[in-house]
Amino acid sequence: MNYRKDTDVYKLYLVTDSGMLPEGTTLFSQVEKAVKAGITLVQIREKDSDTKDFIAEALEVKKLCNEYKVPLIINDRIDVALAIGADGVHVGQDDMPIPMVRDLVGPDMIIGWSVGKTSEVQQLAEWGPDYVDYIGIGTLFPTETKKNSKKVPMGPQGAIRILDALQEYKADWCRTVGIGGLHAPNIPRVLYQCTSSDGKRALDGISLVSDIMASPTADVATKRLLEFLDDTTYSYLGDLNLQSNDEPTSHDFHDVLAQVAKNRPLVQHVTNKVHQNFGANVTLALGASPIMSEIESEVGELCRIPNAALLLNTGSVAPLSMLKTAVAAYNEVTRPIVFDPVGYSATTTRRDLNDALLSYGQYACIKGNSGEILGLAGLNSSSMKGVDATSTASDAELIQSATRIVAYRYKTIAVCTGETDYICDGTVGGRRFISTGSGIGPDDLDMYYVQDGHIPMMGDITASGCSLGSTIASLVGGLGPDGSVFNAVVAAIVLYKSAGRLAADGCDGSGSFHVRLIDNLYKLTRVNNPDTWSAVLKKI
Ligand SMILES: Cc1nc(C(=O)O)sc1CCOP(=O)(O)O
Ligand SMILES: C=C1C=NC(C(F)(F)F)=NC1=N
Ligand SMILES: [Mg+2]
Repeated sequence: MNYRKDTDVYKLYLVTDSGMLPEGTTLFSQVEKAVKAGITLVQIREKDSDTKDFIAEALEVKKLCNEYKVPLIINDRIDVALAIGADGVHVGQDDMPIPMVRDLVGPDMIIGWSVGKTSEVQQLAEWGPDYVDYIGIGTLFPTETKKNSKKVPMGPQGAIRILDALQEYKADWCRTVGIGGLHAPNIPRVLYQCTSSDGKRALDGISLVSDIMASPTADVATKRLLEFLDDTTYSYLGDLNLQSNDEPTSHDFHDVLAQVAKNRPLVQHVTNKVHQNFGANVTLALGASPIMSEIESEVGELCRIPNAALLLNTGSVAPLSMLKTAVAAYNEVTRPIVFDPVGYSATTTRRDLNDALLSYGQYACIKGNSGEILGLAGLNSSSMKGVDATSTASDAELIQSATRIVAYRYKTIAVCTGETDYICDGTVGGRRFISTGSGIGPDDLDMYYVQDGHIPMMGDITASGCSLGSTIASLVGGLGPDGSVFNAVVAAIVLYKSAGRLAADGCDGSGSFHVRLIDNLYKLTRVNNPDTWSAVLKKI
């Protein structure tokens, strides 16, 4: 049977490991359960077996796979693959070079390659379609399974870079699976975020070891994973509406505020010390209920309070483990998280912290200033190479494309704040994909801006940007079922800028501006007549 041209075998790819078998199971019994439950591809990966045992085991599994018409791949051991008539081989970067492998195994066997760098994609593209048939993109997350792996987890963003490279080098014959630390909590997010920037390619499947091999119920684990793969939406915000079609109106803003007043959302702030007091007062002025808590053990209770929302501002000094726990908790109960990557590219420490959090969670909104958004999009001067740094694009155009890129790559509502605030919705309605993407790229996304003249005083007070985060979290958190997340984010920005304008006109200095900003948020919220708001919303 020649599976080489089969492209739908990569959906759920089991890689075996006999070092983690639960009591009373064998490698064969685990594989048998998984194959019967619908696994689409099997790889025997035995780093420590003697050849004789390896061959005996592989022959037994081959017989099973033949019966269920599931292709069998052998990891690394070309000789064993040939000896047992396997359907393919998988080799890593440090194993036999690909051209040699193809010469040995002939034209009918599948060849898989472990890939973690775009230079490796360039290489496979140069070899052309007769060599590498699929790649394992990894390691996505930390894994205990691959011993002493020197690989730094690349996260969904790393996988996007590999998918983009496949498109760039036109390796359209090459299939892809993600691998490394894949489990129920992160698989939907990986399938949701990992699409190429031209929208034409997504992962063809996922590959895992411990989720099945270490499971006492390998059939149940397999069936659950298949359900995940067959679902087409990632409902990380429960019953909230992720479709942003029409341009939000003042009627929509009125509706958002009415829901805040009715639902009085709890907004948990994990934020920097300077922002805590002001953020709490802004949240109260909006009719929402703030809690400033960084206690890891209570986040599980807080996120379950009705209409809870999390504002994660990484200026906070809370330990990374607490931040990860908070993100996982709010994602688990599908409650919104607003992420403010403070000082994203200012220091390596901050960049690593922000990148880690961004790869561990799904965010309703990512809000930053232009430096942070440009950094996130990889468009800031430090990451721009050579001639690009003096690109002719105006600052506004650069900021808009950065906002689009952040919205697209993180599948979030990206907000870039400044004198003009830019908003771009990259959620594609929560739809997630296998093999082909949404067909939408960053440039196809809607982009809006909000303006209300020059308010220099905004920059003269602490935590004005951070407190826009409090405002967004309050309005999104207050939404009732089917509430529009996009409308709530836009409402927050128009409201906040309008209050800033009123606060600036007539203040005596930054002190009274501070107080007047809260006063005007308080008044505009309670009057709730957005037709009077001065800030202008425009679709670009
Ligand atoms: C076999 C393998 N290859 C990886 C790579 O990054 O190339 S990670 C990995 C182990 C994946 O095991 P688990 O699903 O238990 O995390
Ligand atoms: C190291 C590996 C990386 N990826 C894969 C696969 F997922 F199958 F592509 N298998 C491996 N053995
Ligand atoms: Mg900020």
